[in-house]
Amino acid sequence: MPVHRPAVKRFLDGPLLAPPDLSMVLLVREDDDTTAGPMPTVAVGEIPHLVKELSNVGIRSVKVFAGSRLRDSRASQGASPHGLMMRAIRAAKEADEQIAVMTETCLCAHTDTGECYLGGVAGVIDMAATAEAMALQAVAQAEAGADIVGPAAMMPGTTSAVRAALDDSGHKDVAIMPHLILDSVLYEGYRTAMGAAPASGTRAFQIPAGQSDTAVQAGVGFLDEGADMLLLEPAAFTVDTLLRIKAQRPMPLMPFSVSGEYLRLTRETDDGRDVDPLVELFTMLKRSGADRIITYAALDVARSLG
Ligand SMILES: NCc1[nH]cc(CCC(=O)O)c1CC(=O)O
Ligand SMILES: [Zn+2]
Repeated sequence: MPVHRPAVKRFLDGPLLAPPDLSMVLLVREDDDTTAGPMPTVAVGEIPHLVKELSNVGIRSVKVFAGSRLRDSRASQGASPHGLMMRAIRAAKEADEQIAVMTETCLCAHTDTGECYLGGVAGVIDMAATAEAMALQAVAQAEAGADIVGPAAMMPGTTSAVRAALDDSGHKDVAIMPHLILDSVLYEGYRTAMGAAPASGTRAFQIPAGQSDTAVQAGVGFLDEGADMLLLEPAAFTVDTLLRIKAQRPMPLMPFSVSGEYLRLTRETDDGRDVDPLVELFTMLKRSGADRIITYAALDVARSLG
């Protein structure tokens, strides 16, 4: 087939990637927080303007991360109705009721250890208390207006606990998208930005990169617990897992292009941010069957697709 002819090439190529494919990551900070970190952050007060900008370019969703100033052994501030996460959700929804607000539901930005679970560094992991704390957080997020909550501790039992708590509190229509996380060096920028580095040095429940069956099994396990869709991270290194889960269980699958991908595959130029390598990555993800893509560069990518 003479596909090298420019007109034929252009005809067959078509735009595979479009703004509605993208969800914009928001790392939310308090309005008076001026600390400079490795990742772009957004102050709560800036959310309404940003959400309108996102809507204007055709982006239909945000994925919100927010930590607590006060951290303790129970991650108690994570479920506060006045917490940063809940204020961020309300700000996004007030700016545009139509925007799908997805949250991270986890303990690491609320515990004094930076661990995703309760129980302390040397102590035994308290799975029941962790599931309970995450369920409380999910309900608080739903009350604030979240559409999709995202258990991210990679702990079995947390998705079913979140589902039960949402159902019992009148939030049957709030969806759950657990994070399916492979161990990676690419989370460093995020952990620094959020002050959520684990005191133990590792994330006990994340899956070692060499274990392909374990990754598939964990994802299917979350679906069996009642997940409506799955987030896979890092986006670039979980494509095999995505393909295998998709073949087994056709559910919406969303790669999350994490901080390290953003930091290493984009760069600042004289006229804005060059995100071309991410456009290539996301195009490959769409070819591979990704339903949506969650990225810190959603706005820049949408604009570059212009
Ligand atoms: N709590 C799990 C979680 N939520 C977000 C990220 C990383 C996101 C990124 O790097 O952009 C992680 C992984 C981790 O901290 O180990
Ligand atoms: Zn966590």
